[in-house]
Amino acid sequence: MIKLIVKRALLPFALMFALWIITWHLSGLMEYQAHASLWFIPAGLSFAAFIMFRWLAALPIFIAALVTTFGLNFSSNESLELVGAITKAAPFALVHVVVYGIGGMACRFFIGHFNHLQIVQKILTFLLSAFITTLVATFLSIATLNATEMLSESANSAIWLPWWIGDLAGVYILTPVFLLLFARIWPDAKRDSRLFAFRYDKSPKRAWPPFIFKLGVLLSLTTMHLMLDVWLENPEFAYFIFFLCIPQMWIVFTESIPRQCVSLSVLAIFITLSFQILDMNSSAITYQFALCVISANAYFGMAVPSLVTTNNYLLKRSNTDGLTQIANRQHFAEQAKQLLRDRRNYPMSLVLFDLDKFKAINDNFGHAAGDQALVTTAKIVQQSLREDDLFARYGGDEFILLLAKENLQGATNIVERIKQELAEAKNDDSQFTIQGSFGIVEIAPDESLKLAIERADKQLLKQKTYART
Ligand SMILES: Nc1nc2c(ncn2[C@@H]2O[C@H](COP(=O)(O)OP(=O)(O)OP(=O)(O)O)[C@@H](O)[C@H]2O)c(=O)[nH]1
Repeated sequence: MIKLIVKRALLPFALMFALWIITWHLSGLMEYQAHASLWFIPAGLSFAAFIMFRWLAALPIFIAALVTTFGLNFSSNESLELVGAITKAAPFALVHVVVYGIGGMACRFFIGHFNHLQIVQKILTFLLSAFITTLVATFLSIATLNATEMLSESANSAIWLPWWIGDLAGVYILTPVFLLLFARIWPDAKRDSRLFAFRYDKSPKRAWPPFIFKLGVLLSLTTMHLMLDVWLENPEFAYFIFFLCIPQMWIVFTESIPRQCVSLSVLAIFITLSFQILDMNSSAITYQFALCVISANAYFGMAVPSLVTTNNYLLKRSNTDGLTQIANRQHFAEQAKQLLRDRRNYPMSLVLFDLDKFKAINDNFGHAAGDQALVTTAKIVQQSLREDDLFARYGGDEFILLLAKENLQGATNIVERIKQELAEAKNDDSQFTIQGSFGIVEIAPDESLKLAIERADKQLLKQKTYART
């Protein structure tokens, strides 16, 4: 029990508190005017913490916000006594916790209502809830600072926009990163972060060098842009930063989700550092908006590879027979028609076959044994085929084969081999053998698939009649 409390409550508590204090100081370094950082990191942390740990995150974040605001008051106003400083800091910390708490948990609640395929809806929910949360938090925080005389009302109109956009950039860029981080540290809580769209799609393992190269391209273009911006001294040039959407989308479409998040964070850190070094404060708001737009765009982009994966999965399912895992009749027809269209001057044969007395296998040994016989048949036939050949379950206990580059004699030889292997196949209890009747035809030049199947079916019927008698 104690171990569980430490693991589930105290560790997240301590980490949240420490991270909040550290990131608050880091954001202070990015401040380009009072109360406005290029992007405010603790906002992203708070939002992620409330999504992941719900109300459990409230206390550490409240204390961290209290300590930092208190420290700020105390250091800027030496005459202020302790109680006064706390009284001034507490409302501000409370506003932060309540607004981010409600926003983060509402985001988690709504995201939980979408299934894993509704990734676009999940992302929209995240973007919208972050937008509203940061806006409300900005106005209420400014009002609190006004009320506690930490900010003069005359400064409000100049401050609210950079404050809000800085907070929004912090949430858009870093909430997914913190969620991924928390999910790594607390695998138990991973389930919660999976509610979040970005955990849904398992990306395949990818090599590091191409990612480093793409990141290099992104950062080189950013450097070029920033240098030109400083050199040209034209404030409108800053808008070119929005073109960074393109290399960022390249990373989004080709790299795993954690790497996409990392590249966004690296881009934001890089812009911030360059900003300080090159002293570019005049166009800060443009860059803040750019960070928000690039990251929001990237999250929407994340849905594309995920939807492609889902699409491929559904396509495979719609083409495959569920039991035997070979092609189904419809997929066979599509592929066979294509093969016949592309046919050159080589022979082609069609084989339609049906298992003998299959109903008796079902009746005497059960449906599971019947299923197994179908699976075994599919496996055996597949092993006898070449890459160009087509094979499908035609329905029930019937299968169809299109043998590319085989004339009637060649097809007959293949069928003999299959018959032999089927007869030798061991079913579970060796209680029955698998036998089939085969209709074999060589497809005449210009003959349609339909006609060839009709001829093969007639051959099959003949064989059946022969087998029965
Ligand atoms: N176990 C199992 N049985 C199936 C499946 N699909 C169809 N069947 C059964 O396969 C049987 C096919 O019957 P038929 O082709 O009429 O009969 P048969 O016993 O093979 O007779 P002949 O073809 O004349 O030798 C039916 O009893 C179906 O219920 C399946 O996916 N699994």
